[in-house]
This record gives sequence, C-alpha cells and structure tokens, in this order.
Amino acid sequence: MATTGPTGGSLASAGSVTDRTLKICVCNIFANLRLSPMLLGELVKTECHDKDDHETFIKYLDRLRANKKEETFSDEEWRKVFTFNLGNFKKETSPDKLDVTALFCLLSHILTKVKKYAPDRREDLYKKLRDVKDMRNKVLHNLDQLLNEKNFTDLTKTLFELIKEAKRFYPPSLDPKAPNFPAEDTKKKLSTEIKKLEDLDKGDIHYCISRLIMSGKPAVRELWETKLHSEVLLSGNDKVKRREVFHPLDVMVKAPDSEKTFSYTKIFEAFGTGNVVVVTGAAGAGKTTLVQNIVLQFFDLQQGTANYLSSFNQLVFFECRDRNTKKLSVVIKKHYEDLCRELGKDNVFQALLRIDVLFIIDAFDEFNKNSMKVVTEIIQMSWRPSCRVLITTRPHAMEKKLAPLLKSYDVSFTQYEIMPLTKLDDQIKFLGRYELSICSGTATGEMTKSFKLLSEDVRNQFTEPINLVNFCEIHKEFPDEISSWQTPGDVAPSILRLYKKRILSKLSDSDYSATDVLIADLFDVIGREALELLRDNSVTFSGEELLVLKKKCQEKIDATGKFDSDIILSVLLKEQKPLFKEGHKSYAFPHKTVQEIVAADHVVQRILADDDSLDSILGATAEEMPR
Ligand SMILES: Nc1ncnc2c1ncn2[C@@H]1O[C@H](COP(=O)(O)OP(=O)(O)OP(=O)(O)O)[C@@H](O)[C@H]1O
Repeated sequence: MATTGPTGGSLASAGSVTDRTLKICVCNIFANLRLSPMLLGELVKTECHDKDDHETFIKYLDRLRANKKEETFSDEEWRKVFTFNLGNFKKETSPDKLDVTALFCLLSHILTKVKKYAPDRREDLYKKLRDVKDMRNKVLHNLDQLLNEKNFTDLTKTLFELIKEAKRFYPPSLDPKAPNFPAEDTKKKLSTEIKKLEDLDKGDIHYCISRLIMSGKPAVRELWETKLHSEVLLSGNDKVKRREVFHPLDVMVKAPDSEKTFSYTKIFEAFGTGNVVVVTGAAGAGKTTLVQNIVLQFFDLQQGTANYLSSFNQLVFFECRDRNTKKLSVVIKKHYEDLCRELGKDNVFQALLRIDVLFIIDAFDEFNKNSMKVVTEIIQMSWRPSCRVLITTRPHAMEKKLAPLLKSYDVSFTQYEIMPLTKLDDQIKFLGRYELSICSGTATGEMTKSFKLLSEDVRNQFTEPINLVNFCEIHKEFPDEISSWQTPGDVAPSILRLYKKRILSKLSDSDYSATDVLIADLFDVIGREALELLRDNSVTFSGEELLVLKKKCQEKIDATGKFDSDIILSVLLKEQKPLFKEGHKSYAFPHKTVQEIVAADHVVQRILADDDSLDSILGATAEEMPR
C-alpha cells in the first residue's frame, strides 16, 4: 500500500520539484484533486451502473424518480437539492469531470434519498465518504493544513479503507443488475496513481495548482493593495485609508416580501446555494467601496476577522470600466504575471479553475464592448463548483442587461441591495470616521455637530455614502454653503458650486483671474463631453479623448483668459494609473456621480436656453440611455 508521506518516498525524487514544503503541497493537492475524485467517481459509476452513457445525471435521477412513480423535480426543486452543483449535474454524463464536492453531493443524494439504503447499512461507507470530502475543504481552505504532511498520509489511508468498505457494501453478486464495485482494480489503480507522484514534473496541473496556491495570493495582493489601500477624496486634497473610514453597510435580499436587513458579510452565505451574487445599489451607495474593502480584507493576513472569505483560495478583481481588456485570460495574466511567465498562462488559467476562486466584477453598469466579453466569459464559467462570482451594479443595468444575461446562461443568482444610511446615528458614525481621518486624529467634532443641526428633510439628502463624503468636503472647504441650505433642493446645486469654487480658487492660487461666465462656458464644454461619454456608457477618457477636451477648453479660454486648461481639468478629472505595466493611462471624474452632475447641469442649461428637445440634447432616447 503506497501511503508513504511526501518526504518519505513519493515525490522525493520528483525531478524539478525540489522544495520540501512545495512537495507536501503538491502531494495534498494531488490526493484531494486527483485521488479522491478518482475513487468517488468509481463509486458513482457503481451506483449509477444502470445510467445510459449519454444520460446526464439529472436526467438519470429524473428517470429513477419517474420509475418509482414519484413526480419529477422542477428546476427550482433540483436547485434546492443540489445548490451550486446543479449546473454540473445538468451537463455531465460521467463523473470524470466532477470534483470531490460534487461527487459527494451526488453520492449522498443517491444513497440517502434515491436508493434509500438502510442507515445502519450505509453508515460506515457514508462516514468514510464524508471524511474524504471534509479533508478537501480542510486542506484547500487553510494553507497550514495544505502544508501538513500528515493530511496526505491520513487521506491516502482513508481512501484505501474506503475501497475496503465499498467492497463490503457492494458484495460480489451473480445478478447482472446488481451494482458491482471493482475493488481490486480500484486498489491497484490508486497505488499506481500514488506512485505517479514520484515522477510528477512542473508541467503537471497539480504542480501548477500548488505553485498558484503558494505564490498567487501574495502576487495579487501586491497588485491590488497598492491601488486600493487609500482613497483620494473628491477634492483631490484629502487622502483617507480605506480600511479606517470603512462603514460596514447593511444589505437586504431583493425578494418580494423581504424586510430584514443584514450586515454585508452575510452576502457570502448565499454562495452556499448558488455561485453568483449580485449587489445592487443607487448611485454612490457604496458598491465599489464595498468590494474594494472585500479585496483588501481578503489579502489582509493579519486581520483574521474576515472568516467569511476563508473558503476562497484566490481572488480575481475586474472593473467593467476597463476599456482595453477583452479576454479573461488577459485579466488572469495581469493578476499572475510572474507565474504565467514561469508556468505558462494556460496552465495558470486551468489551475485557477480547479481551486476555490472568487471573481469580483465591479460596476457592471459601466460595461463596454470589451469588458462585456470578459464578464460573459466569467458568467459562462460560473457553473463550475469552485468558481464564485460577486457582481456589483446599479439597478437599471440589473433589470435591462445583467438579469437577462445571467438567465441566458441558465445561471441562478441571489440579489442583495445596499441599504441607504437613513438613521442619524449611522450618518454620524460615518462622518465621524472621515472627520477623524481627514484631521489626522485631531477631530473637533465640528463636522458631525454641523450635520446634526441640519433640518431633518435636508439631512435626508445624505442617505448615500457619496453624499456624506460630499458633506465632509463642503464642510471643510465651504462651510457657508451648509448654512445656506433651507430646503432639500438647495443641496445638489451646492455640489456643482463646490467644483466651480474650487476651480476659481485654484486659478487665483496660480495668480490667474477668471470670471464666473468663463467658468460657466467651460462647464458647458466639459458637460457636453461628460454627457457624450455617458451616452456611450463610459466613465473614462483615454489620453486622446482628454487631448480633444483640452483643446476645446483652450479655445474658450484663449478668448478671455491666459491660463492653461490643465488647471481646470485637474480639478475635475483624476488620472487613473494603469494597474498593469503595459496598461494605458486614462482619466475620469473623481466619481461617476460628479460626471453625472456635470452632464445633468449641461442638459438643464440647454433646456433653459431653449436649445432643443431632451432627446436631441441627450443624443439618445430615454430607452437607449436608461441611466
Ligand atoms: N462603506 C463605506 N464606508 C466609507 N465610505 C464609503 C463607503 N461606501 C462609499 N463610501 C464613500 O462614498 C464614495 C462613493 O462610493 P462608491 O463609489 O463605492 O459608490 P457606488 O455605489 O459604487 O457608486 P456608483 O454607482 O456611482 O459607481 C466612495 O468613493 C467613498 O468615498
């Protein structure tokens, strides 16, 4: 019986695999991803011996129910039984492509619900099956366990015991209709497979998976932490540490009679029943911030509090505003550049699909022709039991585009909605964190005090995080604006004035003077451009587009001023550093809502000037521009 530990024989001579820790990892990966499925697959074949070769598992189970005169299950009922494994069982006709989780799920359903073996007869077999499944979760969800040599020896021992148990459970029979488990052949096959560990080389998928698990997370962490750990606020003057100011938001399941709200961490519980979760929320409700914090928590090894993320081994983050990437393999390559160079990008991709990976797609509503291709690829893969997908979007894109897209790939999903911050207590806590962070720990409480003094109907304008951040900035830079708010309608114009005042003050800092009229003219140019981008569902300017905008602004300035349009655009546009070395620089408004405010102001000004009809100003009908 070849149950030697990784350093005691197996793998010891594996040519290229030299590092001892890596060897243990490879052995555990091989045992859980190759040996266990092989044996459980043999048991599925035994139990489903009367299944036709072309029959999917679901069709087979439907047939068994029909034979027993039981009503066949609807899709919804099957989903309740098999949760995220259903996609697999509807597709697969053989156990060869199923992993331990799916195989255990199928076997346990057959043993307990279909064939209904007596509990005392199936008990020992069932226990061993469960041990095999639990070992997979134990080692794949915890790096220490994956690097524990004993787990390999324990599992291989259990697998041989399982063969013994299966031999007892399926006694040899002369009845050709009885299940027949090939115990001796399976034992031999298992020993031969274990021996393969000695000759495993770097091209083997289990080696790639092991390398990915051991080095992938730190590589991706480096990539995203630099980009996400802090946020420059809308004014461009204040920088806050994202984790420090993060306000834990509440969500509610989007269902007809749903009323209860939960902490956002609960959304991960939905992955127990399906592979896709969608988080919706109004403009500035905090969708992007939420997933950015999830990314940071995933990589924060010190934290240890993000248990809800412990079942994910890797995380891939994709922003739909990306206009240059059109293939998922490119996204993967960008995440794991060094590993792709070392192992080959296809191998890394294949390895990623075999372990528990969380794909986060941010701001689906910002999709473009290219990013839609990436999103579709991810959705097409989401039936795989090891893939989970978390998508954020504004509600309009959910109804019109995302829900139909998911449906077209037969993907079921749970939808959560981010709750607005309606309680004064929550708003104060939110502002308190920002005040502390902006004042580097010496907050006076003035900001929260000023907020409490607002009338209730004005305060109700601040139920979205973006508005609360705007309040912070207005309070810091132009507190007089706040005292002028008498009605809720006074708040929104203040935000636009905030940007105009910032431009004027930036110009006067640079010894230039400009009139309100010139600023209004420039806003007209920029607003037109902002609107055009929105019509194309874009929130980023490319370098060339920025140049065109600069030229248009300069034409206005040249008539009445002497300064460079850069001064103005630096207030309104932020450079978006490319995440990846070869990426292009792009530019965006400090927040999508700012782009929308500037575009909306442009529309209003043109309507007031009696310029044209709304459709003609928008350049699209309301249906074409659901935002
Ligand atoms: N939970 C939070 N804690 C602290 N600040 C937050 C939180 N959520 C959002 N913010 C602040 O509000 C701003 C807007 O939030 P965010 O961009 O996440 O909203 P969104 O829902 O993605 O908006 P949009 O639909 O317009 O893209 C952030 O840049 C951040 O400053």
